[in-house]
Amino acid sequence: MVTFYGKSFASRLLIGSALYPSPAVMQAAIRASGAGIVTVSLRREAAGGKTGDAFWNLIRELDVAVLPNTAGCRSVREAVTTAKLARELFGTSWVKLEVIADNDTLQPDVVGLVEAATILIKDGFEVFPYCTEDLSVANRLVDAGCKVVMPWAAPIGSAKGITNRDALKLLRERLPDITLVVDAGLGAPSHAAQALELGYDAVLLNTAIAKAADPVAMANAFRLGVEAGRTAYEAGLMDARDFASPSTPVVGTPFWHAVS
Ligand SMILES: CC(=O)[C@@H](O)[C@H](O)COP(=O)(O)O
Repeated sequence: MVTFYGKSFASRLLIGSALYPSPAVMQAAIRASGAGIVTVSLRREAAGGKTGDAFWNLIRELDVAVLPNTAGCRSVREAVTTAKLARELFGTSWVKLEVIADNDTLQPDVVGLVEAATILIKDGFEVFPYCTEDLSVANRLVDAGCKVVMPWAAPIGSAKGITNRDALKLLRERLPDITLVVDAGLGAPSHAAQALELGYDAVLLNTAIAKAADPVAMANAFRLGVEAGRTAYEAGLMDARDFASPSTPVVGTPFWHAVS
């Protein structure tokens, strides 16, 4: 089980609700992923009248926790306003906080992010901040009151996978009590498995499933990848080493210790 702000979930996969070829495929893919948390853009939900209502009904039918996000917000003010609207609309104090700095890379504005998180937490929000893998930024977010921190693997929608493994590893080591989620840029189930193998509590992804040739099958593959990564982490991965060590003994027993 993984816990977010006191609520426990069996699945360690959080999934996005955008870019699917059809509403039916979106529902089937989310179900196949096993995710218990779905992130929803306020802009899409509020996009207008019947479209917004129909989309919201589809999400409701899934019986999952909703994590509204501030996707597309480019300033602290815009993100805070969007979070407040989302709280009204979705009836939750959870918010996935995005403050975007750059149109090409969709890189988070980490200064604005800390500022917006501080404002929202003081107002009673439980914030899931989308950030870079920088330790000092993560520390600032924790100091502001974030119990969850979500560093990127790579830019949103890039499918590159984990580009700075050492920095993500350091975050895990330095923030043992924080729920850490790798969010954005994952392209394959093996990328998700790597995040879980590093000890990350969960992953959040959207594009790699929604844009797959078969999103439902890919959602299932990511579910398995996440389960494999977590199982490996709990099993205790051996450390990599710079020298060879024969795995087949030439003499003696095939076991690592002698049987008396
Ligand atoms: C849905 C959502 O919140 C995205 O902004 C998220 O960051 C996932 O990124 P990918 O689409 O790269 O998986």
